[in-house]
Amino acid sequence: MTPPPDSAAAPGPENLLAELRAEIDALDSALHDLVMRRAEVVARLAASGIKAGRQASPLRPGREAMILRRLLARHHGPLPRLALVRLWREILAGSSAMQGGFTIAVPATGGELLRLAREHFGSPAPLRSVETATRALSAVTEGEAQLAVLPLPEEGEAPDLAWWTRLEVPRLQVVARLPFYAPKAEGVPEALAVTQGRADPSGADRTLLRLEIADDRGRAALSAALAAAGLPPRLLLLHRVGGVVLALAEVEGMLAEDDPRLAALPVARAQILGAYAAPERGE
Ligand SMILES: O=C(O)C(=O)C[C@]1(C(=O)O)C=C[C@@H](O)C=C1
Repeated sequence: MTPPPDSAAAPGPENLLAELRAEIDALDSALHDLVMRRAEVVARLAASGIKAGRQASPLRPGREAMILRRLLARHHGPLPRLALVRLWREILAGSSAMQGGFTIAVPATGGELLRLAREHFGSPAPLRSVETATRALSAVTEGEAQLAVLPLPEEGEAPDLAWWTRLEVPRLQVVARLPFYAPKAEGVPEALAVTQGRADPSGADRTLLRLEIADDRGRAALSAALAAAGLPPRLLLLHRVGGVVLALAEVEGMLAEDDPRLAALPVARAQILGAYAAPERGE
């Protein structure tokens, strides 16, 4: 007696597993082909010499942010967005390594910094652990490292930890805020990356300003003055040491040195410490 067509078509659990795995294998091959093709295009870009001599490293954080934002915007389905970002971070790290790569100096003082650097810049990037943030910055100045990953400044930090107060701009500049993507908005450990040269624009950027305050009227007054000049701060830290008052402000956009809003600020001096792609937060 011939079985009914339905039961003949229904695969047993073993068959189903084999079938799904065969489908996964075929997709892995297709993905791998595309990843290899992508690397060939990056190799052509590198061989063209078009980027030579423009920056200390092949890293273009603004371009990377644009790539990730575009993919996050079209992403759907069950794969977590974090997994998508991690995949591409490794691809981008591989592309940078193909172009000579870069060494990253990370101070041993911040426990999360090594992890943040590894997750953002991927497995191929050599990480060099150094004693302090100051040492990490001098490693970049002296060309021993092309990038320093440093703690995001905090209100009330000790003067020796406040590396941003001593950052030698415009030679060194902040070019990235890590992590670029995090599924939650609150309680995410963060870091800043510093290099020689400036970041390329990503289309949605923020600028870090160091302000020397001659007339210290407190944080609320400074925040209001920034807002009145058209630069409402997203982050504002005050650092008072030995009669000198410095402020660190993060504002929207990628500002140029001659931005008239900087000249309008009631401060003794306003300096750009760098700019970076606005990080993406939330599922
Ligand atoms: O667009 C570039 O400049 C590249 O080098 C390519 C690429 C990429 O793989 O897409 C690699 C590294 C850069 O940080 C940005 C992008």
